[in-house]
Amino acid sequence: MKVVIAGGGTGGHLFPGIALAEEVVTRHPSNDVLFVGTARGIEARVVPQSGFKLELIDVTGVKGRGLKGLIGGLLRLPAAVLRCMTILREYQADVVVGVGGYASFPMVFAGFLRGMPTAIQEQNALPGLTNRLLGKIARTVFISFDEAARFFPKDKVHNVGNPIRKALMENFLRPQEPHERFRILIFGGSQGAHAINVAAIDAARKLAPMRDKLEILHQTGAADREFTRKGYADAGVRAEVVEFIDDMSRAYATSNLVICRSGATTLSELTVCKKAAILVPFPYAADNHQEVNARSLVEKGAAVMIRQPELDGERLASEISSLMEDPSRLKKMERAAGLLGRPEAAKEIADVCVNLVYRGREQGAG
Ligand SMILES: CC(=O)N[C@H]1[C@@H](OP(=O)(O)OP(=O)(O)OC[C@H]2O[C@@H](n3ccc(=O)[nH]c3=O)[C@H](O)[C@@H]2O)O[C@H](CO)[C@@H](O)[C@@H]1O
Repeated sequence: MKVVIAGGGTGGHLFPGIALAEEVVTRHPSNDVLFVGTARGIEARVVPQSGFKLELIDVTGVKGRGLKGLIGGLLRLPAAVLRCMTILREYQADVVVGVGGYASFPMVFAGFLRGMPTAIQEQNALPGLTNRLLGKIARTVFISFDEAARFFPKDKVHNVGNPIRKALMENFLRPQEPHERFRILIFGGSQGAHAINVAAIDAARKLAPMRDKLEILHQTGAADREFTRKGYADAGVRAEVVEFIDDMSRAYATSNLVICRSGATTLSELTVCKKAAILVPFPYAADNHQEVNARSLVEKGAAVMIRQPELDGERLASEISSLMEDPSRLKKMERAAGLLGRPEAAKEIADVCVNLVYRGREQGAG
């Protein structure tokens, strides 16, 4: 089976695609995956690093870019669709899966025009406009939250959860490594979060009396690394500060508490890795979907939410210290998170793709 996985831009769209690709290629030596993305997206770096093939297409977003951006984006679209049709023909793809992000639209549309099996994978509780549109033409829609089902035709929807990368799945099987200090993993989605960085440093100053019991791994994104590193050094709190964490498996495995945004892929990882979390939804995400995502964990007792307007060092430090001092509450949150985990998502999506391909071949033969 030859699978085209289209989309990316940010980690939240790309990493479920990588997880699906890992599942597809381990199933049979003749299986193959081709990623299609854009040069500006995270896929340009991560896909080759992960050992998969990548084709780049020229396409941009149309939403929130002003009139000029809208016209430019729309004008690029026909050429992008034609290019995608050529890629599908030359690669002899059997199925297209769109994971969201700019390349997803022209590729799923091209698959539809070629009459091939197509699917989209929506990570969020509230789907974006592009996936709502693609849901009308794709043969199958994979979702991860019940709330997303109402946006798509009922007979196409499979709620299987977000696929999680293999390294993280292995982490799920691995017992927590014992360590002396309370370890906090702080990250702001795939790009870092300034508001979290600022609040974390302020919280570190307030937590200084507990500094001997504390250890932090903090991903800042490109802009804030130096300022965050200095903030921890001034507060005297032990912290490893990095722009991006390549080994998220280790980062989760070695943490007692996670502080992060509530991007859908992150939340799926927290639940599969059974991690207690303090979630700070990104308030400017389309339709405030990160808060909707976060609520699904908070309502089940798996996480605490701090909305960004209420986020400051004081509040963050108080949530951290209350969790540090209450291991049984932390355990309960971990268990609640674990109950929400969907470790089979990649397998289930691959199964459905196999069915789509065989059904397509039978129809072609019949
Ligand atoms: C601002 C915005 O609209 N963000 C969206 C974007 O977020 P974003 O791309 O930030 O996505 P997520 O938080 O869902 O996922 C981040 C991914 O990056 C990985 N990671 C993160 C940091 C790091 O240093 N290393 C690393 O590998 C995480 O393990 C995870 O796999 O896509 C998500 C999935 O559609 C949406 O839910 C988010 O709302």
